[in-house]
Amino acid sequence: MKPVKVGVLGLGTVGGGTVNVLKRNAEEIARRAGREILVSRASARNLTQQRICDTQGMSLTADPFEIVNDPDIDVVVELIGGYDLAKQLVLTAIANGKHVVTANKALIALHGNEIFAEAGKKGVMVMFEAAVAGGIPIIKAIREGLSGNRIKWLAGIINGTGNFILTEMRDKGRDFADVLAEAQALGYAEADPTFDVEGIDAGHKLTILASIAFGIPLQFDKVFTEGITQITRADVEYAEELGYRIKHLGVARHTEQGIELRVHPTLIPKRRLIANVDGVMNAVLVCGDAVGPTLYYGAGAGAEPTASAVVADLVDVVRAMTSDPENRVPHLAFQANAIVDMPVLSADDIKTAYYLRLTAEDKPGVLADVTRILAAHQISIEALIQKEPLAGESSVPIIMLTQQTLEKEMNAAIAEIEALATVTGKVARIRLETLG
Ligand SMILES: NC(=O)C1=CN([C@@H]2O[C@H](COP(=O)(O)OP(=O)(O)OC[C@H]3O[C@@H](n4cnc5c(N)ncnc54)[C@H](O)[C@@H]3O)[C@@H](O)[C@H]2O)C=CC1
Ligand SMILES: N[C@@H](CC=O)C(=O)O
Ligand code: NA
Repeated sequence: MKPVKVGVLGLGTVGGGTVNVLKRNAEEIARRAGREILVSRASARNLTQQRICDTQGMSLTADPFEIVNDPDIDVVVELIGGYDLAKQLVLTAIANGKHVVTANKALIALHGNEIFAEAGKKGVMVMFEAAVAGGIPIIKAIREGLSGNRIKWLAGIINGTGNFILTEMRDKGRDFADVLAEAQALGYAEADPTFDVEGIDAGHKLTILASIAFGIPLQFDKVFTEGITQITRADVEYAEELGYRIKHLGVARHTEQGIELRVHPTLIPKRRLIANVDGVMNAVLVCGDAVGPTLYYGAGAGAEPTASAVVADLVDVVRAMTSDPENRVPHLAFQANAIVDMPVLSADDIKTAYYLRLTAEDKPGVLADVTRILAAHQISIEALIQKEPLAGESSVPIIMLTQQTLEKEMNAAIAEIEALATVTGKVARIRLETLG
């Protein structure tokens, strides 16, 4: 049988890794797919640049449209990143009847509804396993492995760069900027690393996970997003003292009131497996009504772990390309005509427990004022630590864990606490999940 001809757009970290894995494992991959998978063309912005892969045997072009319009190409692999150009290229490939594999979560989270609709009309597949949690086959697990369940909730460490930064800061006391620079050099970070550290990348991935878990449209604009830039060393240490780790988590939960979609730093009990997922590793907990909690772990970024997912998608495409499009696994796990637009809760209506840290004057009555405000907002305190004042200072750090409360009650209470004359500066707040 003739080889399947693949055109790769972008030969950076993931593009280079994909070419390397396809070449190195060509025989094994062909045994699985039933046909040889050949990268016959690739596009790169700079044709003479040194890269991590060997481009022998491929025809290179600086114009990616040549590839998506080439009748000889069966599958387009989009690894350029970004929204606009990537969207044009993917839609053109689809219009030309080509299947698409992409690692681009920004593209899928923002334009996936339109892309899948177009793909449906043309009967082609758009695969995106590499877009969430890198090498972990989490899309496949939820879309196929858990298809007998009603998914109740999922929670994941879904940004490798962010987890790498938090781990290095905690274990080695390294500076934020220094670790971020290393993550960029290792090829983990997005082209714009604010996507990693401000939670935008995790928000894109959560959008995709929630859609395939609950059968809702992709709606990135509804995700509550907070990054890791405000986490201090002191918070990491106090959390440890209380038996918790701080992880950047994406959480999607199906509640009676609506769907929760949120990405933020989170205290997790140290005894949970997911609290011990360090470095560039990712992990996703998915709880189904039949199966209960399940956990998926693996490298969330990097050339070959991500290539592993891209190549697995290519194998799936090759296996299914001659099948009836109606009988393929639906893009968003639910049949396209069965996607239901359920309400997504606003940040104000989300209920979580909290870690609070404030700095107050070391005087009688201050703590009573703080606890009175919390009680007035029906917020119960679960644990409280008052530290000794630092040498030469009259104020003390107070750390509290609260029981679950509505975000709007917590916002109001924090505003009142910050207005107390005896409290200095802002109250630091980090959400807490027991994930039990
Ligand atoms: N790096 C990682 O660990 C992971 C990345 N991803 C996603 O994979 C995609 C690619 O990311 P990386 O490989 O890390 O980025 P990268 O920056 O290493 O590679 C992108 C490549 O595309 C090329 N490119 C840009 N514009 C082009 C154009 N007009 N024509 C041809 N080539 C062009 C760039 O020159 C660059 O070589 C992104 O969507 C990213 O979010 C997904 C999972 C993990
Ligand atoms: N920048 C991303 C890359 C993988 O999706 C990350 O760090 O997780
Ligand atoms: Na994946």
